[in-house]
Amino acid sequence: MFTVFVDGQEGTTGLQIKERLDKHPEVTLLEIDPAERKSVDARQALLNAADVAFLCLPDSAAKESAALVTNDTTRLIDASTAHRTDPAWVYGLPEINAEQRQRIAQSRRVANPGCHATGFNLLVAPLVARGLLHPSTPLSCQSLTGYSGGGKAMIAQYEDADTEQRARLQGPAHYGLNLNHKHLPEMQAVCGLALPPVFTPVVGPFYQGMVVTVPLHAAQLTMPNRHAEAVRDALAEHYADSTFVQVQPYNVEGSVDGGFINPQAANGTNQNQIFVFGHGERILLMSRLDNLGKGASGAAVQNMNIMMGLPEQLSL
Ligand SMILES: NC(=O)C1=CN([C@@H]2O[C@H](COP(=O)(O)OP(=O)(O)OC[C@H]3O[C@@H](n4cnc5c(N)ncnc54)[C@H](OP(=O)(O)O)[C@@H]3O)[C@@H](O)[C@H]2O)C=CC1
Ligand SMILES: CC(=O)N[C@@H](CCC(=O)OP(=O)(O)O)C(=O)O
Repeated sequence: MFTVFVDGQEGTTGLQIKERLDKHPEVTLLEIDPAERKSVDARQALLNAADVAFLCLPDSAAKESAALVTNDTTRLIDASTAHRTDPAWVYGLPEINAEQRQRIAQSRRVANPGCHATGFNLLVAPLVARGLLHPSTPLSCQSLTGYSGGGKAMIAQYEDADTEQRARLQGPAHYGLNLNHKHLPEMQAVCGLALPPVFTPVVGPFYQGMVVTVPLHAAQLTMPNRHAEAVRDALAEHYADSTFVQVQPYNVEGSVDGGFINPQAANGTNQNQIFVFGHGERILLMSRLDNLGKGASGAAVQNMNIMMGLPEQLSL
């Protein structure tokens, strides 16, 4: 048994982590009095008492909490953007390769990936690593996500909206139009790309679930005569032993969700499903995941299991 503290236990990610930990056979939860949840002293005491602490906080508070740990035993898993490209932290996406999984297992500081970045990195990183995509290839990416990705503030915007606002929010909406989304640095760093992708996120009027797409022309592959199916097979080989990343058969569009890809179909799971579609020289890569599952809380608990030497699927 080991002790766990969730700093930010009342937030969207914190509550979902807690749900998973409540059924975890090895975990004893250290809970903070909700009235004290922003007290530095109360948090510092629990952060230092716990074997593992999850930081489910805005970036600034996550940095503050990390600095409050004064021992060399507490393992931290940070769900925020604060440390994802910090060299002192390990990026918590074990499926990238066996070395990454080892690094997570041995680290006391793991940065949990962003939800859009998880979908993108699982599609692109293996293709760059295997030499199918050159690191200097300019890429683009679109992501359709549920509104819980924006945390309590965005959930309130959708669910407590007045009539006028509700009318505005009833369809999917592009955002991040400064083209400087906070997940770009981790997408670029993890895939080893010369340029960050042109990334266009879209938020839809549903609570959770997401689909991340990367379009490619065959001419962008290092071997331009390669067919989309070869890309699918390379991803299938890369993830052949993975518990949580499954590559679907090539060109399954007719048989999935009656021809519509449902962004909510992986909800409640820790899965990232990969689809590859192709026609002529046009290729579409797609990840479907739960932004609160493999995109956040599920991935965080998976990382904890790896760090504690437990089967990674425990309580997921
Ligand atoms: N939602 C998602 O899909 C994902 C979120 N993340 C990241 O996880 C982190 C948490 O996000 P999310 O759960 O969505 O956010 P929420 O806004 O839902 O929750 C954040 C929680 O942190 C609390 N909090 C804020 N400041 C402090 C502080 N100084 N000390 C202690 N607690 C504080 C808030 O308190 P209060 O209850 O008073 O508001 C709230 O409970 C963020 O960094 C986010 O970027 C990562 C991946 C996906
Ligand atoms: C709908 C929505 O706003 N989603 C968030 C992503 C949530 C996520 O992955 O979390 P991090 O904030 O930890 O990176 C966004 O695009 O900024």
